[in-house]
Amino acid sequence: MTVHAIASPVRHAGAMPGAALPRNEGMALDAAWLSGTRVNLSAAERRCATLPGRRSVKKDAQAAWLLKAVTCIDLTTLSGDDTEGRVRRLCAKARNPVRQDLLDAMGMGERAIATGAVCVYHRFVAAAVDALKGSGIPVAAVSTGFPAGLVPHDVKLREIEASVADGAAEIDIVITREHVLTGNWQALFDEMRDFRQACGAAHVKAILATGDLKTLRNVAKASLVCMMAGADFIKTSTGKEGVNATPLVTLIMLRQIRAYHERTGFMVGYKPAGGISAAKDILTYQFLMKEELGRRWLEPDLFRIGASSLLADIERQLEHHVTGRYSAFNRHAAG
Ligand SMILES: O=C[C@H](O)COP(=O)(O)O
Repeated sequence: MTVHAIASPVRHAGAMPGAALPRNEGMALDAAWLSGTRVNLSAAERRCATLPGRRSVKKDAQAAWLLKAVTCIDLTTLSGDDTEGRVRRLCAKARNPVRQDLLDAMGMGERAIATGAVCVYHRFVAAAVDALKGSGIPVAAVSTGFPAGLVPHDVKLREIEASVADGAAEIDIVITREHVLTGNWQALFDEMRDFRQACGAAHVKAILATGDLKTLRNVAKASLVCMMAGADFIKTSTGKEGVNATPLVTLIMLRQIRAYHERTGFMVGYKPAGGISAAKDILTYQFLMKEELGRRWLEPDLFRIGASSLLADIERQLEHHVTGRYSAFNRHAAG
């Protein structure tokens, strides 16, 4: 069987290919745009309800989509009991996320497939950078008092700078939810601008923590403000909120990315994160990306998936695709 990658070629993971796309420079805060932002909830729900069955792909096509998803995973460990040893094992998995015999069987043995990034707390950035040396796989650091984001502003900036100094190429910041809940868009814009500046050349992903924002209208406005302030990516969740990534919230955020692109010409990336652990679920997100934003947004410089356990299920599905059998989860220990 031969799987034709839906991307050609499958990009070896590496720093965001900034050369290909101009970075989002942001714009002035546009209050009129924000106040005119509305969400049609029933239309959005209807749109999402059509997704699961309608566009299911099977067999070789499904394997190709799943392999593509692997290259977009920010392989993550964000636990209180993380250790350097765990992070180094995760980095080894990021270099070789799919077993070679499975890739060979799919005719993909020659492709250099790796995950999009490895995502860790600041403490482990230096170890991850060391473990990934020579691979081109970037290290992403969660920052700014992740997950609650309630440490002092200057401490947040120092945390960003420390992770960049240790070699993080991507910084996943958390916004101050209170700014959204009180409608203080100027404060959200200002903090996001500061975060972007502290990141320097490192790309910044703005985690909205959508499960904390109460309304989809707030999600839409927070998405716009973060993009206006220069976010390279907008990301749903920390993985620690009561509700994390969902197709509905994804639809709302993608529509803002589309509107921002139409207005400014900048292409901002999207990262669903938290609770995404089943291969079939990631197909839904990929279809949404393609249908709402277009084919270009399926590449790792514009699409990342924040997940700690998705890779194990993708590998399991690929094994089933190749052998016709499912293996136990404990055969795919990492990721
Ligand atoms: O950003 C990534 C998330 O924290 C991962 O969440 P998860 O452990 O539910 O996959």
